[in-house]
Amino acid sequence: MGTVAAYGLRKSFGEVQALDGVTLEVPDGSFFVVLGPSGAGKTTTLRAIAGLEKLDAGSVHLDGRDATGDTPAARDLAMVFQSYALYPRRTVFENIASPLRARSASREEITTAVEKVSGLLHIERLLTRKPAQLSGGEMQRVALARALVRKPRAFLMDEPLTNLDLKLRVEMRTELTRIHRSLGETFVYVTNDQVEALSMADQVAVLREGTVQQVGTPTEVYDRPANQWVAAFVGSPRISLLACRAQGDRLVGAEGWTLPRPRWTTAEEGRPLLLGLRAEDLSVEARGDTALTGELYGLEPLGDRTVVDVKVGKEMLKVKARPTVTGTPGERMSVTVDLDRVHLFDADTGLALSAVGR
Ligand SMILES: Nc1ncnc2c1ncn2[C@@H]1O[C@H](COP(=O)(O)OP(=O)(O)OP(=O)(O)O)[C@@H](O)[C@H]1O
Repeated sequence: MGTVAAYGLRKSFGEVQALDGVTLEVPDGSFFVVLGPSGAGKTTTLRAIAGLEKLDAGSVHLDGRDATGDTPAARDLAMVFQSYALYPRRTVFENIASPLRARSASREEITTAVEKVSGLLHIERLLTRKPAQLSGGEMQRVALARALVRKPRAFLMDEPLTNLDLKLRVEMRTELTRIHRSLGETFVYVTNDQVEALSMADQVAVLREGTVQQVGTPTEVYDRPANQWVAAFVGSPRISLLACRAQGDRLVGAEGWTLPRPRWTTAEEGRPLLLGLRAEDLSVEARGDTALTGELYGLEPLGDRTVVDVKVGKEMLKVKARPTVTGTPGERMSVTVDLDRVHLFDADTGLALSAVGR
């Protein structure tokens, strides 16, 4: 078993309210990602679960049992940090074996376990080397192997891929997903990188200023963000948000545009709203009456696609377009909106409008 739950975690450091009532329930065997910007309270949450942080309020339950008063060791959780913290004078084998040696495992037990985990991480050929003879990616694998070698209740990982270069990070994302699948253990993984979160997680908890904004599958968080902040934080390029109001069967923009009102909209007439449009749900090819007109502001070629910035009045739309798109800044441009994919938020509360039957 490896369920991890935190209820109403509160922690302040002087003036800073790092955690303001964080509740998370991590199912056994899941890859659970805590995603949030710098300072959101991710590390503090993880440290609180591990028993390394004294809480002002709240409780931590492991396998359904209240473990709030337990020492870190008694919680039986393995932590993996962004710094590798390997023993420089020991070989890779000895580094990986260290948690087992600390528990006085037999030599045979140690050899079997180290061989198994190094096979899983493809580092068999590194076992006799010292950390100084390893690349950053190899060191990360060794640190991971050291955490995986014993069978803790769950793994807590704090941005373990941050120090790797982009290519290695992408590789390790795939590796971690594979390792998780083959082990079937519980991973609680902290990151500020939404691509990591969306690509690896079974469940994502989005954290902001010590509060959980939304918990859901990557698809839920991306396609049905609970509020305007989550919509803007998750997704690249950033979602475009346009001020508007519902009027009869139309949405009327503050910048003078109008669009058919999506059928599912529950907003009361005239209430200030924000229309959320993701770049991939917009197109620079004009079709029908679902278009917004603006002027081309700039093109951002990204190789496989180009992001087109279109200014509608004072507001900016970001549109994902084919790499062959061309245009001169200042020229008029029509942007087609996929009305089935738009998001609407209450402009005052920031909350997503309920989308019954969507
Ligand atoms: N030991 C500490 N003393 C004082 N303030 C702290 C301490 N630890 C964390 N904080 C503050 O608490 C808030 C949350 O910090 P935390 O490290 O949990 O955020 P984070 O989401 O992990 O950020 P990052 O992605 O930058 O690591 C921040 O404002 C941070 O400055």
